[in-house]
Amino acid sequence: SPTTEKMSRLKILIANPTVPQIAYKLLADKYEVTTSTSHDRAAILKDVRGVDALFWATHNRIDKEILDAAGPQLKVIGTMSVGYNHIDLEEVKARGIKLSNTPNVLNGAVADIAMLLALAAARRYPEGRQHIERGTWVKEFDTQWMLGQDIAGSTIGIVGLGRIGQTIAKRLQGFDAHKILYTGHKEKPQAKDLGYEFVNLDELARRSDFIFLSAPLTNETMNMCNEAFFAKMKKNGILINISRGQLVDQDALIAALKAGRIFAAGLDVMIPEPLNTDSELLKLPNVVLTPHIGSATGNTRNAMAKLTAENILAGLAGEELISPVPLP
Ligand SMILES: O=C(O)[C@H](O)CO
Repeated sequence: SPTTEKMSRLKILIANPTVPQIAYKLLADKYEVTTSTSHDRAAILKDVRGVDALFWATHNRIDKEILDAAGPQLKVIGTMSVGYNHIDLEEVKARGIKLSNTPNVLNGAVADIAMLLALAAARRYPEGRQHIERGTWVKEFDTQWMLGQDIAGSTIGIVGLGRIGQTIAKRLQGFDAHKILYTGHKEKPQAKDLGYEFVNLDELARRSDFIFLSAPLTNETMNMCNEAFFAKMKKNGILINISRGQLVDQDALIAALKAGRIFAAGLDVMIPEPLNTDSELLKLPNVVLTPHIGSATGNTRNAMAKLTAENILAGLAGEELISPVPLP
């Protein structure tokens, strides 16, 4: 039919050769799909010319340069990530392009990494492992050796009680946390029902034993954990960041950890990524690091790829996106 013929001429670029196969299958069924040879910016700039839809799966910026290289026919962009701070939303909006992200499908995997970091930081995992490796494991039963912190009975502070923040809170309740505080734009009725307390950032810093950062990176959240914030935290306080490194003034965090101002930190995100191998963060025994792998499980990455492809299909068909990014 003429419709099929027209559809089949629309082009899609999958701008990363490592994207799960399911995405290619879904898209190539209806459209002409190219996969870029690499997810380097230079390769994408070449491959993106003339495409109608763009499947994005890198932390490279989507900006005027990329959009210009693609051309005015570009209609839909799907980013295979929940975060979209790497995208110039104003440029996207000005061109009438539809944009989707991948909320919800990664909540569990990211909340799991948050728990891994919280438990490892609270129980001094890097330090304990070092003692084993270095032969400094205290042989006698010293009742005061390697003491950590309990989650049970603790006060939790969640910065950004969105989809991921709520999933973290649920897991912490399973660990018998005593109280859940949260901060954000406004109080959430469903959180009130669960007994979570809405507080401002200062109060959250002062009262929490564990602080989880699960807010997106925006102008408002950039550097929100700075020297003043760490000065307010409890001495036994633990900071967990699964969002974006830029929420934290990393030098101020390092200073607070070194001075024993706070107990520990667990970071899945940091500055820069990849982290410099000579970073101070790697030298501190009270820092747990994972290399931005919050959503890195097979099932979750498949679900993210599928959702991105489905959004692109909806967008190209002129339908509502399943998970649109709100444009400014
Ligand atoms: O935003 C996300 O989904 C993760 O950080 C991976 O990009």
